[in-house]
Amino acid sequence: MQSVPRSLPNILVTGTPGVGKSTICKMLSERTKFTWREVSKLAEEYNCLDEYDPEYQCPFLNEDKLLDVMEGMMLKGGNIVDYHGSEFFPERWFDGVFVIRTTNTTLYDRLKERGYSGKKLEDNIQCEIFETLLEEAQSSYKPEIVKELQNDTQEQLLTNIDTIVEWIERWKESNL
Ligand SMILES: Nc1ncnc2c1ncn2[C@@H]1O[C@H](COP(=O)(O)OP(=O)(O)O)[C@@H](O)[C@H]1O
Repeated sequence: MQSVPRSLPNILVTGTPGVGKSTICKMLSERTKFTWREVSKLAEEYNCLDEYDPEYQCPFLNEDKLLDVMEGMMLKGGNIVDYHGSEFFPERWFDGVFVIRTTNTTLYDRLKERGYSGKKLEDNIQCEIFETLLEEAQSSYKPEIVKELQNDTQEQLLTNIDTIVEWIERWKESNL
């Protein structure tokens, strides 16, 4: 499909579960009035989940169906998409991709607190150690639009919000 010029950028916030995507997206959407698109919630709401994966204790995502649902939402810009993956979205959807990172110990504590254990906990920690989501973003989008943000502390959280807000302002100025 032909890409349409947008008056506002679309942003993807990605990273391993537990790094702080939802926290960042919620604060960012309140501050910018952009629409927070939680992919997991959209998938549930629009019945884009297939049968249950017993290994990962979550349902399989029907990616094609989800992309059809999201296509219209992305046209006008002003979206903050929140998902622990980036490669199956069309590259043209996003102007900025922010990969949220934490130290392994921080992530371990957060996921334990969330009730993760066993293979699910280990796989997510490995995912962060091996920078899987960072590599996925870097191989799916132009390097100049992919930015890594460290998010272990409250102070970093506030800095990260400011960084993305400033990025949006710069985008708007150069796309008037
Ligand atoms: N910068 C931060 N400093 C401290 N705690 C944080 C920070 N960012 C997120 N958290 C906490 O970490 C947990 C996981 O955050 P969440 O936003 O749900 O992650 P994700 O959406 O990536 O799974 C939550 O309890 C949240 O309050």
